[in-house]
Amino acid sequence: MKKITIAIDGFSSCGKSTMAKDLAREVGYIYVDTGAMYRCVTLYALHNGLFDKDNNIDIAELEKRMPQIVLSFSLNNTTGMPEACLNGENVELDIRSMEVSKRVSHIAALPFVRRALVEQQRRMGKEKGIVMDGRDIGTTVFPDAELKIYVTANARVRAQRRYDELKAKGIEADFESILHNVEERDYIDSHREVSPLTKAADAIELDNSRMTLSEQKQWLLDRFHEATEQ
Ligand SMILES: Nc1ncnc2c1ncn2[C@@H]1O[C@H](COP(=O)(O)OP(=O)(O)O)[C@@H](O)[C@H]1O
Ligand SMILES: Nc1ccn([C@@H]2O[C@H](COP(=O)(O)OP(=O)(O)O)[C@@H](O)[C@H]2O)c(=O)n1
Repeated sequence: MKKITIAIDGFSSCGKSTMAKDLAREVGYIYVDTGAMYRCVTLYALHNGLFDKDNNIDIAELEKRMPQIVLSFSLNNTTGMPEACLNGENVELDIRSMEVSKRVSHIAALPFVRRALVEQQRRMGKEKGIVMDGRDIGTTVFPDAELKIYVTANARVRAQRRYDELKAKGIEADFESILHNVEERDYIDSHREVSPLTKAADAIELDNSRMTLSEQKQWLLDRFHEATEQ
């Protein structure tokens, strides 16, 4: 069967990566979490003192250092899922912290950061057979993707899902701060100048507020079969 490119975009914490991972596993495609890449650059900036005490970014220094920021994914043999590495170090857990979540949308709005990461993402998807999730995959990274999904869900539902996830991982979490962060990121991501989050004209929209994990998995699998049978 011919391999296609699948782009899954949408708001923060609505289940994009869960759906993308489930589908990739089911159909034997590569899965790429592009949010993890923006989170890694943010973690690098945090670890290297590129934010001042008011959270302003040293943009000139970050731009100079971009070529030194090497992002990769390594396979977790237990889960079978790729985990984010920053300059060779596995940072999968660190990049999910609120410290990173609070700053990532500001980093992701910088044009030189987007240019560098989009280039890497296009390289990763060159052979097709890929499920990539993010904010600009169907609009900018792969505008010709054969299957594009745009996911939404009620903000409180999304914040609750993220809260439950952080708790389960043993990461300190507070529902109101998560809700605030989810809404703030949605706003910044949808209003930035370069590749703002928006539904591609040919994307299929899914509101999964009231869907179970298995219902949304099946829904996506059905869309995949429709797209590959054409
Ligand atoms: N339909 C659903 N019902 C309940 N929880 C869900 C559903 N979809 C995803 N989740 C959970 O919500 C959290 C956020 O999902 P995730 O896939 O990381 O979102 P995104 O990639 O959009 O940020 C995860 O803990 C995931 O297990
Ligand atoms: N393709 C992408 C993916 C993420 N991002 C940025 O990276 C942030 C983190 O993405 P994410 O997918 O990990 O976010 P969650 O919804 O999983 O919390 C987003 O809020 C965006 O600011 C982006 O700008 N473009």
